[in-house]
Amino acid sequence: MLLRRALSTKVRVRQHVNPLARRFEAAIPLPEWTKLYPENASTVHLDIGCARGVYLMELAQQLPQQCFLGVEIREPLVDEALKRIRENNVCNMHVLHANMNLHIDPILSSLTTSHEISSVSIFHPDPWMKKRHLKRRLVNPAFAQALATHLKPSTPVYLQTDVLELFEYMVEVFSDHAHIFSQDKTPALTNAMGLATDREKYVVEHGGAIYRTAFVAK
Ligand SMILES: C[S@@+](CC[C@H](N)C(=O)[O-])C[C@H]1O[C@@H](n2cnc3c(N)ncnc32)[C@H](O)[C@@H]1O
Repeated sequence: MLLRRALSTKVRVRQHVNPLARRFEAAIPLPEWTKLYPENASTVHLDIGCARGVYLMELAQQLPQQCFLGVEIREPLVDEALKRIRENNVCNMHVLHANMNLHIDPILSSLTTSHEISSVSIFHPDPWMKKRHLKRRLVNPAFAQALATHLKPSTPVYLQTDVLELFEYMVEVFSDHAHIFSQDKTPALTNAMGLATDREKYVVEHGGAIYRTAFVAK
């Protein structure tokens, strides 16, 4: 009993963190991208809110010609992902500890000086359902605006969630930016990256529905 409690304490990571908390306001150190990725790499797929990055690493292993950047606000998960990347000698993927509501501009400005963002995924962002918490949602008008600034025309942004209300909200936010994003109305029946995320696997196993769409930068 005591052992079980000790183990569960050791691996426990906070489920949700408030991205508006003051501790996330500090500037973050930015990596030297050209040193992170193979020399000949020119494009990067960006996955925002990658958690432990398990599915992202599987993708990186399946697609060695493509580079991947996961961004995650919870530091212990980033440490875990980086350890796994090192242990598996994966050289086309990196995970950055950052708050994409605050750090999106410096990160993408610096990344796009050396690499083009080929696609973006936002899979199962935290739903923040209480009215007073809506402002904590990752996807919001300022985020959509900032993201568009750094994407070349035709870059797809894949959205996916198991929360219908959040799905409708994200579609509304991107649709409200019709001058910079257009919705790809092709029915998206499976994960756009071809591999289920960790949250997606859990939802499907429990009989839940997944809502997906894509917006394309103009
Ligand atoms: C529900 S999990 C989904 C993880 C993964 N995308 C999946 O589908 O399995 C959402 C993740 O987004 C992260 N997150 C939430 N707000 C964020 C922010 N502002 N910047 C970066 N990551 C964030 C959370 O810490 C969490 O790990």
